[in-house]
Amino acid sequence: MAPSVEAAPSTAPHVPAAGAWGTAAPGEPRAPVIAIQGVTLRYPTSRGLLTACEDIDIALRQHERLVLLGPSGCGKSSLLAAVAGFLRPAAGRILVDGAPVRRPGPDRMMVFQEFDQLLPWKTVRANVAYPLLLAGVARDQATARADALLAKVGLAGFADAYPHTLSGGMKMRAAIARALAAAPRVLLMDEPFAALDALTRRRMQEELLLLWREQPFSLIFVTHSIEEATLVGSRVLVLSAHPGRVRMAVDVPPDADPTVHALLHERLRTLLLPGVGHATEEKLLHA
Ligand SMILES: Nc1ncnc2c1ncn2[C@@H]1O[C@H](COP(=O)(O)OP(=O)(O)OP(=O)(O)O)[C@@H](O)[C@H]1O
Repeated sequence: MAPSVEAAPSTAPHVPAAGAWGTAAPGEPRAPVIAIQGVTLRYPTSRGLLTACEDIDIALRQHERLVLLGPSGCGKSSLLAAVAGFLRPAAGRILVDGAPVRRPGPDRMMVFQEFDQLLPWKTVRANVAYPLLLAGVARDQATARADALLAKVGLAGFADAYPHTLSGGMKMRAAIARALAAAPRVLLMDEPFAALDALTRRRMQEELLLLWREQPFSLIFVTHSIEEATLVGSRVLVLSAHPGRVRMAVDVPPDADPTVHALLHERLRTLLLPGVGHATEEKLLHA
């Protein structure tokens, strides 16, 4: 459970210990890393307030890979934006390690679908080192860490290249390296692989899991793809259609074989069918 006393905002630069991606320091609360409590998100529009999602409760545990899956417009991206600090909840609150989110911070790094999320006038190495320099890390340390990250994502030979010379998959690898360089408490990924061709997408999913296995981090990952959800996630939250509410959580066993994945896909597909109500969910829960 989240602490009831609100701690100071967690926006201070979080300078990572080498190799520590999103791990809690000794004495830090172990769980949840992110607590989304009774959150409703609304946008002002010309026709009044539009509710993107409603009364959302999510607790992200340390090193969990949480996938948000739901129909278009159910508020998945809005939820990520709120966790990142770009959008203030109309109701409820979002805590990082018990401290309320008030603004964006390096403890919550975001990776988007767009290929052009790197700074085009900086080399790949400078892009990856940039958040560390912003956090006050010395240049030589930041460069060393950037190089280590680039090696991990297979871009060691492209550190001096400029983003426009990279393929879509390479740009995505660089964006992931940049996000992980700052050792965020949570990595937020908004359909990161949706614009890639099928083969590259599959490779990127595997590579993300390899990175996680090598050095676990806490992840919230948004996708439309059921297959991607069970491959990437350790837990899949299914949201209902607009305005989104959490419909069900499905755990993915770490050692799930193709048969288990196929069963999970079937269950998730049923849950995502329009018009599936709570009675059906109850049946599915007890199936
Ligand atoms: N800046 C905005 N102003 C007004 N309405 C918005 C804004 N951003 C999103 N919305 C609306 O909020 C709702 C949720 O949008 P959001 O993008 O969060 O959903 P989503 O589940 O991520 O959708 P998709 O899967 O299609 O990306 C939608 O009805 C959308 O039109």
